[in-house]
Amino acid sequence: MPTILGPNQYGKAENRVVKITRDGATHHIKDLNVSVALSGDMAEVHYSGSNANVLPTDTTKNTVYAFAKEYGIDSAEQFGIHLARHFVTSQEPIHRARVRIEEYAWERIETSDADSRFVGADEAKHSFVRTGRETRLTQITYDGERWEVVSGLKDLAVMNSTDSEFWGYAKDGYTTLQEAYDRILATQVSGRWRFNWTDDEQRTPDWETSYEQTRKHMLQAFAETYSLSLQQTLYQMGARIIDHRSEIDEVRFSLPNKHHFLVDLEPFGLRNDNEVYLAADRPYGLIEATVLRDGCEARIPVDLTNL
Ligand SMILES: O=c1[nH]c(=O)c2[nH]c(=O)[nH]c2[nH]1
Repeated sequence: MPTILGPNQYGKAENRVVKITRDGATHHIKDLNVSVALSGDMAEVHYSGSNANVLPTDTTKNTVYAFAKEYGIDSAEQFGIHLARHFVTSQEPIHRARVRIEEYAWERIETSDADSRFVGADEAKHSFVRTGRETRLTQITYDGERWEVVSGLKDLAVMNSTDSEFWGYAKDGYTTLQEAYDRILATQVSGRWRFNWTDDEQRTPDWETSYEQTRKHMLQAFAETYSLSLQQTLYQMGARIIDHRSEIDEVRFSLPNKHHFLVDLEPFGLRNDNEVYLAADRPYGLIEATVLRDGCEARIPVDLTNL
């Protein structure tokens, strides 16, 4: 049976790089997990084992660390763009690079003492605590002509303890769900947003500001939407981002509906006045949708676990 090689890519995954920038005694941290996937003229290594076109994955790893020193890490996006450009433009057989980065947030430890080791009165200059915040994400893809920058986040847990209803839904013989006029709405946001950035237009956003503002608009929309369904809330979250951030054309969310069930306390002679809930972990409703700037194309993959 003749066979041929299908799609393939290779590179070093999960390069953990921590970059300390020393501004005198005040230090700054960037903590990234960088995965590089390269593709191009790689048939021969699969067919015959000739490694002539193969830049070793070990070199890919070394480049990540060397670039952290040589160019610094202003933002995950800028760092990923730099790496992707390097692999595609420096190695003729490499036609496409995809760089995925996760970023973990650290914040300064607050201190009670004011002395020279501290920034201001109460922030340590070189002592940090990893925040319980979400994981920030970015993916940069470059094929020598086109760039695609998709950033986002995962594991951002949010809850509204009121202003959420769910009723008026379709019912059939298997429907048992009671209509809810005041329920908890909770989810763990996984979101991705695609930038309209291209290298030639010199319209490069400040990636750090863009992330903080996008996150802020998303959270404000979650908090401020009186929700009739998680679907409606999702749309508002996406629309708020598109309305406020001109650098973003597409937003996709995957939102697990983290169900909170009122516990029946009647057997104990107690009235549960919307106070005591069982937080169920599974199964969960899974609400997923893309919100687009009018006229733009949906390009973020439907399944966010693939991004
Ligand atoms: O916001 C919701 N959307 C649904 O589609 C749904 N389905 C369900 O059982 N509960 C909910 N809640």
